Amino acid sequence: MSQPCVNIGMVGHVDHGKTTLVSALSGVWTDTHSEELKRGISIRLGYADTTFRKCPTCPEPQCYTVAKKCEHCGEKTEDMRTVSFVDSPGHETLMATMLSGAAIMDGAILVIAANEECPQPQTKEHLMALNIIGIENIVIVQNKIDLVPKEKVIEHYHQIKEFVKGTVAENAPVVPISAQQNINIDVLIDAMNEVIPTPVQKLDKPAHMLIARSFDINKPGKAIDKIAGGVIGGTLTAGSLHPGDELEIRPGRKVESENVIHWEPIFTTINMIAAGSDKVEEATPGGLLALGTGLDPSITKSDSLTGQVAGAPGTLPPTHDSFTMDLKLLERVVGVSDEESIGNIKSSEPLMLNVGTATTVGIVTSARENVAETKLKRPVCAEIGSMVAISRRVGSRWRLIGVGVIKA
Ligand SMILES: Nc1nc2c(ncn2[C@@H]2O[C@H](COP(=O)(O)OP(=O)(O)OP(=O)(O)O)[C@@H](O)[C@H]2O)c(=O)[nH]1
Repeated sequence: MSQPCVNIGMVGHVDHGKTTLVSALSGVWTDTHSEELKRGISIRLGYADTTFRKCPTCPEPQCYTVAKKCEHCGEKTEDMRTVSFVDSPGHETLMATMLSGAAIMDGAILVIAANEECPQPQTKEHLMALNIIGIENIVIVQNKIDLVPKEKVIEHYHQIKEFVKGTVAENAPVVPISAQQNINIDVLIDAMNEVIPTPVQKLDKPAHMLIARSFDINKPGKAIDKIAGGVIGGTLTAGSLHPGDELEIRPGRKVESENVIHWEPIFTTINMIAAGSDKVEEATPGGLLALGTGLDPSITKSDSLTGQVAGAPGTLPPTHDSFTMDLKLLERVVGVSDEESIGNIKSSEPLMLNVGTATTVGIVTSARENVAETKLKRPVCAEIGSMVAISRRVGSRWRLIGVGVIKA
């Protein structure tokens, strides 16, 4: 059985140091795409898996390492726990990607740069998103402390505490670090271990996996480089998977016949499972997985299955091309400089909806004060009762305005 694993998200304003921190924590540079290198920002979700280890004999109180031998005394280290980091983009135009990443996070590290005023617009919007999605296990990182004098770090700490008052992160620890200079990373690992537990594994249920990435070639790790078929990456919310298991993927494939479009589930078989860079014989909830499948790579390339759900055939939630939601709207549109109040949702209004790892646009077909019916441009596979993050177009951007719950 694979080792229980926890998915920890990196969220925060653009350039505050999320990707640098993932590298400092894991010793692994996250998956970087050519477009990202060109633009200098994270565009898609990055994954990095690491096993934190501890030296059994070393007198250092916080002698964490990712190495199998202690750097101080050479002793063989003991595994503590495996963490998958989900590195989400901070740029305001990529909120949908951040939200789809949030769906697979068991907890989050909110990265705030100490050399900028707090809060920055996306810091606010991302914290609100964690609030809405219900991620309660949060550690706040005050990064780039190497760039500012100590008094400024203290002043900035008070800004953070003021900002998180009354939110889900009110009691979250604030850890001052420098991801680039490797300062206080041990203290952060301690805080992370304390605040973000490994989730309980729901093994007695049918296997359901939220797909966060899909590839035509190996990206997530070396263990799957011999796979011929398409690869899907994501996290299991329940159940277990093994090589050889049958898989159903929903909504599946778009089929057009006689001008009518419908979606057909895709069926395939698992060839190989990779958790981090290890090939495993069993995948369980928690942690990020890559499944090598019998699918033609053209079906999985360029994240084309992102947002879909994979699992044991016949057990997946229904596919919806429209749904009704109970609404809980925020008071103000966060992330804009002069925050405007949120009026009611109106008929014909387009909304961006994030359900699990899926992003779709829904046109409102009817709206009452706390309920809205939407027709979806792209169907989603989701349980009744699932949470939907709702964004509205404000100017040229989608802004988070609230949450909905899918009704029967
Ligand atoms: N001085 C200093 N620079 C840092 C630190 N952490 C990150 N940086 C720099 O800040 C810049 C942005 O870092 P990234 O890690 O790419 O930021 P990000 O939050 O992942 O950015 P997006 O994913 O695009 O939102 C890079 O030039 C880093 O080298 C730090 O602790 N100190």
